[in-house]
Amino acid sequence: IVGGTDSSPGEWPWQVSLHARLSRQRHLCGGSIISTQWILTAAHCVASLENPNIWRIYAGILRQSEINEDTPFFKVEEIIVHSQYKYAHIGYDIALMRLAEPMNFTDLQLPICLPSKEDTNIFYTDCWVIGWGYRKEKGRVQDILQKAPVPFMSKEECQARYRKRRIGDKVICAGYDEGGRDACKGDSGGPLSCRHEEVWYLVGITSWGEGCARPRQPGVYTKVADYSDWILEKTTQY
Ligand SMILES: O=C1CSc2cc(C(=O)N[C@@H](Cc3ccccc3)C(=O)NCCc3cc(Cl)ccc3-n3cnnn3)ccc2N1
Repeated sequence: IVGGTDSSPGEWPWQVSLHARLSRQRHLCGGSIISTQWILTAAHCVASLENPNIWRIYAGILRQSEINEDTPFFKVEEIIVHSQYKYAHIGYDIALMRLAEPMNFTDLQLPICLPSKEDTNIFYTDCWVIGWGYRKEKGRVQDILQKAPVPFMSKEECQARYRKRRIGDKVICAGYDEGGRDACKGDSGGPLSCRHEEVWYLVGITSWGEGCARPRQPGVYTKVADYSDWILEKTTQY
């Protein structure tokens, strides 16, 4: 997160850290708890890393330094990537991870509400992007979970900022024309959390941007409300 501040313990209890165990283990992406058994993240985080056994999900942590070989983690049983996903820029940048065991909710690990599909035209005014990602383009993963407020941007304005790209209708743009606050490497997959009438909703999934916090280059987020049916279909046992 560029231009953010330290979060407090329990401030974002739905935020998880997705670690992949390749040559070595490291934080790769954020994710959000949406039920006792399901994590919502970005498809680009897990594409080409769809072997569930390499993933370790850490919940209820504020600092990456809390993680060592003795820290408990959740194993992944199944990874579901949206079938139409190809690249983040194109869209459909959404994936689900089913935990091998359902988690117990505690003060430090709780689910965030999903917006309902009728909520696609609410103009949220209190939105925050969260993550352990870089604080600048050439940076490194941070220890303490960072948070930054980001205002919604209209689709028209966002398309005007990204002339070379087609900004689809299942995405949300958020950021500042003057730049300065944004997601960055390591934040993707995490939540764009918006508070509406005292309830927090998972409005977006951190997806892509041209650089980090550059003027007139807002962050682009998967619009979760447009995937309600998909989430329901994939998470409901038939
Ligand atoms: O220990 C380490 C050091 S190297 C490292 C890199 C990344 C990374 O590139 N993540 C990408 C996505 C990715 C994930 C897995 C594999 C490959 C790529 C990302 O977050 N990308 C964030 C994309 C983004 C989103 C918004 Cl909303 C705004 C601006 C941006 N950025 C534009 N340029 N940088 N960030 C993540 C974790 C890492 N852990």
